[in-house]
Formats: sequence, structure tokens, C-alpha cells
Amino acid sequence: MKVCKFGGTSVASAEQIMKVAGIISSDRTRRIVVVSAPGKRYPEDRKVTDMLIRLADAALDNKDTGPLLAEVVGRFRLIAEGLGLGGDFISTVEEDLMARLNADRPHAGRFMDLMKAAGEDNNARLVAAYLTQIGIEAVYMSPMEAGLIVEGPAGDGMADPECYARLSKLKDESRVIVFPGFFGYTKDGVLCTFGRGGSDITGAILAASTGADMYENFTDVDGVFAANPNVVNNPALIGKMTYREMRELAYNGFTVLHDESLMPAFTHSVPVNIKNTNNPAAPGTLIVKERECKTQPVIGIAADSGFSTLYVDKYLMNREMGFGRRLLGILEDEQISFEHTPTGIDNMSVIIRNKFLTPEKEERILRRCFEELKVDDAHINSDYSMIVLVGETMRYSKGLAARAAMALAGSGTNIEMINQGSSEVSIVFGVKKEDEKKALRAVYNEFFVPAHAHTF
Ligand SMILES: Nc1ncnc2c1ncn2[C@@H]1O[C@H](COP(=O)(O)OP(=O)(O)O)[C@@H](O)[C@H]1O
Ligand SMILES: N[C@@H](CC(=O)OP(=O)(O)O)C(=O)O
Repeated sequence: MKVCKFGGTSVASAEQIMKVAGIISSDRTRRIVVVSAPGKRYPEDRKVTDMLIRLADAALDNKDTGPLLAEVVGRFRLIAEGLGLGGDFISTVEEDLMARLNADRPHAGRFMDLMKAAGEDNNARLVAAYLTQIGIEAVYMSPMEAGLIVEGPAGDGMADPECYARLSKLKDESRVIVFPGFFGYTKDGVLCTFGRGGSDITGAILAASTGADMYENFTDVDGVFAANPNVVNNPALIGKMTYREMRELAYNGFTVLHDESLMPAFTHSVPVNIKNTNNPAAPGTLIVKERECKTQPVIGIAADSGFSTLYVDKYLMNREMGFGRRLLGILEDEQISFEHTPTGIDNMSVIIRNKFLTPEKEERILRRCFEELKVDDAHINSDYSMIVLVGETMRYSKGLAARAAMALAGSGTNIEMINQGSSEVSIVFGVKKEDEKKALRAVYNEFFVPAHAHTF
């Protein structure tokens, strides 16, 4: 049995949904289908989820919601009409959106989640209706009815593994299940979404809980490339990789898969296959527990912007027991998680994602560094990017960091920070944001383009 997830680009239009139906009907083992909200049809297009966020913001600000509501309904109308679904379907979408807009709003974040989830929820109903119309026995399944429990802050929930036993019953359904991605319900029955791109997580949870033989994740590219295809021209396609490699790459900028979707698949040993809805015959990328490594120690290179460095300096820091713990404690008090902590004798940097910082938080952190830790200097610099080399077998290869550093130097990029994790599955180079693209291309060329590659 296979669980298939179709991303926003795969369900962005009537034509795309027809391809999805073709993929489902071509393989009877595709029993559970997770869908995202309609995504972009072309680069400048708007995702339905982004439209819904604007709609929810307008409602929260007591602004006119009419035009934004019409935009969402218009998008669903276009798809439904293209699939030959009657006007009744659109009335249902409209009523559903109105009910969400008129729901009680005790908490702005929960209201936002309720609105965001409308994209996936209505799309799953639409896809189920279309499959039924063309003769595939299919049923829409609500995450509430199925028992998908998601707890945590609004917009950033995590599934409760206790719900797996209940979800496992989905495998007994004889019809094709169409399940909306991206959200579930708390134990108290409140809707909670995962982070952005979280339909991947729904698919992984259903694959793990039902013991699927494969989790197929359909997108708009032939698989996972060794570098972002929007930056590197025609990058190599990765045939097979491990969960750990994919998690590292996804966490560090490979947006093709949500990094949190690897854990359920890993713990339940479900192989993941990234495939192309527009080219389903291509084998795609297979993600498994172990892979044989031949000659390529670096399997992929990720790059991501949006990092800041908190730098602190204090003479004789090395003699002060608990300094690092107290510095990280200040960040913990601000609910900030950190990425890396390169240290010197008398100084320490903490690399933080910008999304955790606000001007108020920065002010409090720096003040406490001076007042409580009595540092000589403390400042926060933003606009950093991380270039991350990933590969399970990098640890057996000598000179990789040197080769990457030479490539960066050759491209005129200054290295701001280096971190080689203890697992040695990744090496991280911090660079200035403005150097990110040229740095990525230079390191990619070093390891993947034969004219540049050397062997050690
Ligand atoms: N290393 C990579 N390999 C493949 N795709 C990548 C990579 N890095 C970024 N991407 C981007 O991820 C996109 C697919 O993810 P996404 O847009 O979220 O698709 P979906 O709509 O299927 O969820 C690709 O079109 C590509 O632009
Ligand atoms: N629609 C949600 C969830 C998702 O996974 O979408 P996509 O498959 O288009 O990345 C989002 O935009 O975040």
C-alpha cells in the first residue's frame, strides 16, 4: 500500500488534478492521497494558502474581506469548472469560508490556522468529488474523524504519536481516501496547522501509522537535486539518499520536502519517493535508511539565508564556569532556539534564525549580556547565510572542508564561520547573505562538475 502526497503545484489547476487522477488510477496500491491547497501555476502566481492568510489578516484588522474572499472562491471556481464539477460545489466552498470567517475568535493564531486550513480542506473535498465523478471510488476524510491529533503553538503544531494507532485503521478503507494535508486537531478539538509546507508531514504520518510500503511525495520536479535548481543551472539529480541526509538538506534550505516529515518515515522505516506529477514515469529520488556510497562523498549542498550572529566577548571567558549555559539561558528565556555556537578563548557566537528575533528581544538580550554576564562587548549582526555540505560518507574523506574553503575563496567569498557537526554528516560555512548564490555555485562546481572536481 502506498500513501501519496500531492503538493500545491500538483493540484494548482484542473489540468494538474487530472494528472493526479491519472497517477492514482494507474496504480491500485495508491490508497491514501494527501493533498495540499492549490499552489502556484506560474512563478508570479499566488498560493491559495497565501490568499487565505491575507483574508484572515483583513478579518482580524476588521477590514473589508469581500475582495479577498472572492479571490479564493474564484480560484476554486476555476478549478471546479475545469473539472466539470457543478455550481453546488462552489456554494459549499463559499459557505465553508463564511463559516470560518464568522467563527468565534478567542485567539488570533487559532483563527489564522482555521482560515489557512480551508485551502487543504476544500481541495480534498474537491479532489474526492472529482475522483468519484470519473469512476474512482474515493472518499474525503476529515483529520478530526480520522483522529489526527496535532498539539502545539498555532501555525507550528506537532503530531501526537499516540494518535498513530487510531490512524492505522485508515488502511482498512476499501475506497481511495483523500485526506487534507497541513492540519489536525488538538485533544480539545481545536484546529492546529503544521508549519508552512506541512502537508508533507501529514503524508509522512499517514504513511508511518498505516505501515505503508512507500510514501510517494509528488511535486513539480523529477526529484531532489544536489543543489537548488533555481540557483544552480541543471544540477545533478540524487537517485538515492538517507533520511538523515535529506533532513539535513531540508532543514538547511531544500524546500522540496519539509524536514519534519522525515522522522515518522524514519521511525517506521517507510521509504520515501519524491516524484514528479508532470513526469510520473521518472524514478524520482528514493529516501531510505542506508545507502551504498560509491565515490561521491558530498550528496547535496544546501544554502539558506535569514541568520543572525549574537557575538559576545569577555576577557578570561575560558575561566568562567557556566558562561555558555547562562548565555544560552538568556536565549531560552526569549524562546529562541539556536543553530550553532562557534567559540574562541574569550568570545562566543551564537547563530540564530532571524525569525526568532525582534528589535525588543535583541535589546533585552544585549542588555542582559552586559548587566548579568558582564561582557566587554556584545552585538548582533544579521544578514548571514549558511552553505551546508551534506553526505553520510564525508567523514571518511579527507580534505573536503579544504576543498570547499578553496572554492569559496576562489569565488571571492569570505568565510564568516565554519562548523563541522559531531555526526560529520554536514559541514556548515557561514557567509554574508550577498555572497550566498555565488558561494553555492562555487562549492557545487567544486564537488559536482567534473572539470572542477579533484579526487583525494
Ligand atoms: N534541491 C532541490 N531539489 C529539488 N527541488 C528543489 C530543491 N531546492 C529547492 N527546490 C524547489 O522545490 C520546489 C518543489 O517544492 P514546492 O514548491 O514546495 O512543491 P509542492 O508544490 O509540490 O509542495 C521545486 O520546484 C524547486 O524549485
Ligand atoms: N498549503 C500549505 C501546506 C503545504 O504543504 O503546501 P505545499 O505542498 O504547496 O508546499 C502551505 O502553503 O504552506
